[in-house]
Amino acid sequence: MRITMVGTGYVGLVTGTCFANTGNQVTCLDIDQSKIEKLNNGISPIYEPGLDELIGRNAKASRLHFTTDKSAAYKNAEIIFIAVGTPSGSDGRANLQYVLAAAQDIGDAIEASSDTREKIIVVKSTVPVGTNIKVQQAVASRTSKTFHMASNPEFLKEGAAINDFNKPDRVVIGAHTKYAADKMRDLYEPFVRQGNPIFIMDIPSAEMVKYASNCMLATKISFINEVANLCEQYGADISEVRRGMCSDKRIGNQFLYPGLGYGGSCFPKDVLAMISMGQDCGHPAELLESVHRVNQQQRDVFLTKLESHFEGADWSKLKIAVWGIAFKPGTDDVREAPSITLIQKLLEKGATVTAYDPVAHETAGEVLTDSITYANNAIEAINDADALIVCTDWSEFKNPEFELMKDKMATPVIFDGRNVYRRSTMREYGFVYHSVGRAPINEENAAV
Ligand SMILES: NC(=O)c1ccc[n+]([C@@H]2O[C@H](COP(=O)([O-])OP(=O)(O)OC[C@H]3O[C@@H](n4cnc5c(N)ncnc54)[C@H](O)[C@@H]3O)[C@@H](O)[C@H]2O)c1
Ligand SMILES: O=c1ccn([C@@H]2O[C@H](COP(=O)(O)OP(=O)(O)O[C@H]3O[C@H](CO)[C@@H](O)[C@H](O)[C@H]3O)[C@@H](O)[C@H]2O)c(=O)[nH]1
Repeated sequence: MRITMVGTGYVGLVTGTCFANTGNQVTCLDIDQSKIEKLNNGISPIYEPGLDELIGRNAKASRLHFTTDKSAAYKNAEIIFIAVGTPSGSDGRANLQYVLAAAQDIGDAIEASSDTREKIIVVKSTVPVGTNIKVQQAVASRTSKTFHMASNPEFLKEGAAINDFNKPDRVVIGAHTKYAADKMRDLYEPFVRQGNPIFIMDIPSAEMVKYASNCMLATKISFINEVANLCEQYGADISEVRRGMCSDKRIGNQFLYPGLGYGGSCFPKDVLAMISMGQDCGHPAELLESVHRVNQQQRDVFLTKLESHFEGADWSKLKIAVWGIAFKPGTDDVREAPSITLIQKLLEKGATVTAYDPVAHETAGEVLTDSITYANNAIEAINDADALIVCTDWSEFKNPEFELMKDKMATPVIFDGRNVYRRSTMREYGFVYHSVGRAPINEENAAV
């Protein structure tokens, strides 16, 4: 099939490349000239494990193309995917300006094209229920030719995007014509060979599946963070509580790791968008309002631990090391990363911050305008540090040389925002240790 992918970001690039890899002719279109230039020079603009190699292989086989030329991109497309961003507006509502601008471009291209094949316009971006109708209207305002609409929300996770796309738990397709449903089913057939389902449903339901799924996962995270905070107050250990809870199959063990709260480009904005959907129809989403609030507070809860530890200290003399800037391991994405909020607060207090992330220094530099130092490796970052904060649970932070760390640091203090380390190990090596939902190890209880 001939596919055009509009938007070459984390979703569009992975999706387009994986469709090319099953033999389709894919053109990825973006308005960002620098992204397309990089891609045409064989460089991926994002870090995603395995993506560079897959792009290279499919581009070489002339199945995957990158362009900023709209008319060329749309000319012969049978299926046009809209995969542009839908960031939160200032009121929390999903900002649809990029989706609707793309829809108008598509309408113009369909009108100008002499290609008589029927076209399907698929909204892959995460959009509030009712958006497909707005897209349909925006396209129809530019062309009198007929076209089909479909909704096809995406569930991939950054850092595991290729595997998630190639082996999805499910594919969700919203379509109102048999032509669109059949074509979309054919397109996804190679990805559901292991019996994973394709669900074909009405468009509003497909749009809602995406928000409901992300909000459910975000709810689990806020729930476990709330329990973790209570554990600290009552002397329980969230790691033990988690083990005890999660062995109940009805509860399960995924997305119940406590930490600094969820970040990234999806959960925060999608929870806000769902809250707005509730407000707009007069049914406030009270549970989700709490999920959001708990998530925002979680970073402050952690910062309070630092403030208590350094109470009375002169912050301008403190050197703080940060391990991990990306919002999760396996990606260079720092959108809504808890590390960014924490670093900004430390800088406001006057501390000197040295950070290390395996891949996210460049993306962090675009957001953190205040000066921090980026270290070349994890050990360099902690040199002479008064404390280390672990913000992202990258594998390389899991088994560091603790003896060496103690030698390098000015004082052996770790604030572990991801519960990466065992308390017993921290006690063995003599660290002052603060984590999430577990009692701290400090001077008073170090020998217990
Ligand atoms: N990032 C994820 O893991 C993920 C997963 C599932 C769903 N989603 C959803 O997918 C959508 C895209 O997310 P993303 O993270 O890939 O966004 P992104 O910001 O990484 O990429 C969006 C791209 O669209 C381009 N663009 C904007 N307007 C355009 C236009 N008119 N024509 C061509 N290109 C245009 C931008 O230049 C940018 O490169 C969002 O709705 C998001 O919620 C994201
Ligand atoms: O037990 C957990 C699991 C995750 N997180 C945090 O939650 C955030 C999101 O993590 P994850 O879901 O792994 O990453 P995303 O790439 O944002 O993926 C989510 O958002 C995408 C965009 O909508 C969806 O497609 C995916 O299905 C959905 O998992 C990160 O900050 C994680 O650190 C926790 O704090 N505890």
